[in-house]
Amino acid sequence: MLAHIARRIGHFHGHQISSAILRRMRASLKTINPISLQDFSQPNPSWSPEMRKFYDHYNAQCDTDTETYENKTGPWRKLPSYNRSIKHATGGIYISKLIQAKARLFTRSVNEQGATFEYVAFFNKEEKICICLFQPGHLLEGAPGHVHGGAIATMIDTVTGTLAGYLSGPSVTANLNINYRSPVPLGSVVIIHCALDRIEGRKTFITCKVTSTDESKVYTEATVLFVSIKLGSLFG
Ligand SMILES: CCCCCCCCCC(=O)SCCNC(=O)CCNC(=O)[C@H](O)C(C)(C)COP(=O)(O)OP(=O)(O)OC[C@H]1O[C@@H](n2cnc3c(N)ncnc32)[C@H](O)[C@@H]1OP(=O)(O)O
Repeated sequence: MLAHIARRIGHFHGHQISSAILRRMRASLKTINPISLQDFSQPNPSWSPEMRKFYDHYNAQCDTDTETYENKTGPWRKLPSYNRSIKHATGGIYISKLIQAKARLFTRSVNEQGATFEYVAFFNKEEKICICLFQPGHLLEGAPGHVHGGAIATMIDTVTGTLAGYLSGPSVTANLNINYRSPVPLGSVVIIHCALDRIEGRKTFITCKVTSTDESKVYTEATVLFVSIKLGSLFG
């Protein structure tokens, strides 16, 4: 596991990062805390049978075994989900002592399993697409019994942002345009489908659709623009 992390140092989703940030990350290797490597997108008891069924479906088509890290053949890669966004840049290494120690990724800020954002994302590099299985919990209520539009926007931003990161390196959301077509019931399982539309210089345009698991119902559609940045610019 640690060898896997060490290989990733120096890159953000495969993109080179600046030497100053790199120095701080390498220094942080000395403070690796295995507990901080927890991947929050692993199955847990709050997942419904439907969530688990679709997880197993995509996991079986992954290029790497998520438990042993052995190579398999398959078009998908299961993406880990940490509770600090900076950990994605380091492959999970603990550097939160250096940057805003109490900060938590919004979607992973509630510890109670099943209460808020239960999700797992898979990336298909060849097709430049990402899908996410999302089971919204009871603390995400907007309209009675249904998911708050802001929570849906959060997940769209998160998954499209993850895809943009893998395709274009460190990026921030510049424009997020959403059409809510049908309310999403709390506790249901939906699939968030994201695809690259085009890349123009620093701009990465992603399209997104939220559907039922059988894809017969479209809940939400979105287009999102990400603009590439130098990772160091976020640290002043
Ligand atoms: C990995 C773990 C999972 C986490 C994923 C989470 C993803 C979440 C991502 C976020 O939520 S980020 C937080 C929300 N976003 C921000 O806070 C961004 C705030 N805005 C900025 O920082 C700047 O405005 C920005 C970097 C987007 C652009 O500023 P710049 O000065 O670097 O660039 P510039 O203004 O020159 O724009 C570059 C290009 O983008 C275009 N552009 C910028 N903003 C735009 C906009 N809003 N709409 C359309 N086009 C836009 C701009 O026209 C230009 O196009 P051209 O290259 O063709 O000339």
